[in-house]
Amino acid sequence: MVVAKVWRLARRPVGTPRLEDFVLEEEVLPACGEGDVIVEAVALSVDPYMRYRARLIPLNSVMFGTQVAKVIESKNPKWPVGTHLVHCEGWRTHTRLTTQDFKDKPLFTSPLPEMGDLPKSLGIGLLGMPGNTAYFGLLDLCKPKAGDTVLVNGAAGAVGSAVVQIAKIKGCTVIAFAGSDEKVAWVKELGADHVFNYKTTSIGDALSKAAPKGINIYFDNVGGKFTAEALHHMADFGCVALCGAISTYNEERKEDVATPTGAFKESVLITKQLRVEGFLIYRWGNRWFEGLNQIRDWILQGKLKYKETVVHGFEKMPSAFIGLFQGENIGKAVVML
Ligand SMILES: NC(=O)C1=CN([C@@H]2O[C@H](COP(=O)(O)OP(=O)(O)OC[C@H]3O[C@@H](n4cnc5c(N)ncnc54)[C@H](OP(=O)(O)O)[C@@H]3O)[C@@H](O)[C@H]2O)C=CC1
Ligand SMILES: CCCCCC(=O)/C=C/[C@@H]1[C@@H](C/C=C\CCCC(=O)O)[C@@H](O)C[C@H]1O
Repeated sequence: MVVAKVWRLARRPVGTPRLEDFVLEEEVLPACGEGDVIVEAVALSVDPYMRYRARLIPLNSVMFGTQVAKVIESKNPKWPVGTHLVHCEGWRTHTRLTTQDFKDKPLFTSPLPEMGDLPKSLGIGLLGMPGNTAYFGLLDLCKPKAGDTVLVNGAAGAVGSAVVQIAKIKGCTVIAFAGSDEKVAWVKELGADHVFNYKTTSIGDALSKAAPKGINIYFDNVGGKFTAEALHHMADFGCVALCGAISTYNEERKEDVATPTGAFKESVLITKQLRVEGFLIYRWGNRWFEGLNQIRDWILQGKLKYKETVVHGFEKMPSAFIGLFQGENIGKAVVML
């Protein structure tokens, strides 16, 4: 019999999530039936979108999320004991996956890419959903050309740090923003041309100096006031890729009402004839391993670097998650068991 530890959403977070919004419980897993496996978590992801999901999932359900896990019991010849996979059954130490799970969620219940000597935790980071978010969000949606000026915020994070580097691989000039001097130093090491601490720098002044001819591509991870300012610095016919808006996730607002920060100014969008496109990475589910294979090649060629902010212990899931909103992570935030 396998007993899983799970984190459930005990209360709807109000503003920034708090530890008391989550409760740790145990769950006895049913034995494997034909085609089932039981997996043990190796590395669990905490991601900003979980704050958005916490508004939607039923109270007391297990928090949504992805993890790298190892098969410890198997009645499925495709998944023998000892193999590793990525699944999206959330904040739990052990999970029983059925053949239906593998059928229903092919994108988020998939084999761990061949890692070689790379850490398996990359399967929830650069060699997983965040990495592909940067890859497809920048290359497919924005189609950068050599010489383009690319603006990226959240630039020391899992997605942002990959966008910085992929934009440099494509010959772009990169303007990056992050929330501490330590992060600024790292993003400079990644090759960004202009890097600013948005907490101590006027965004408008920085962009006027760094992009006097305007920004061709804005890869937005933050939204809100940052975006309200950044739009004024776009070059005509520029592209805005709305990846995320983490500055707004903790705002309390009535559903379907614009956030108080009100990022979008139609007059600017129209007069600059901007293309603004929101996206979710599972748009590219049918090309998942195209992105991951290219990213792995770039890592092995030394063209893509990564950092992980690792905390140890399943009991740390809520604090690691909350830390995202305090900027505690550099690179991908990971909880290792
Ligand atoms: N569209 C899609 O399919 C996907 C979208 N996303 C989105 O991409 C963005 C980045 O995600 P991810 O890389 O996983 O997270 P990160 O690894 O970047 O971690 C979050 C970071 O956001 C920054 N941040 C937190 N609060 C604020 C704030 N109020 N204002 C500005 N910056 C803030 C912090 O860095 P700092 O110190 O710089 O403030 C923090 O470290 C998120 O908006 C996320 O929702 C992610 C995956 C898929
Ligand atoms: C306003 C929320 C923006 C979230 C951006 C982001 O980080 C998306 C991440 C997705 C995530 C799906 C989460 C929310 C999408 C809303 C629709 C839904 O499916 O509930 C997860 O599936 C991995 C990333 O693709």
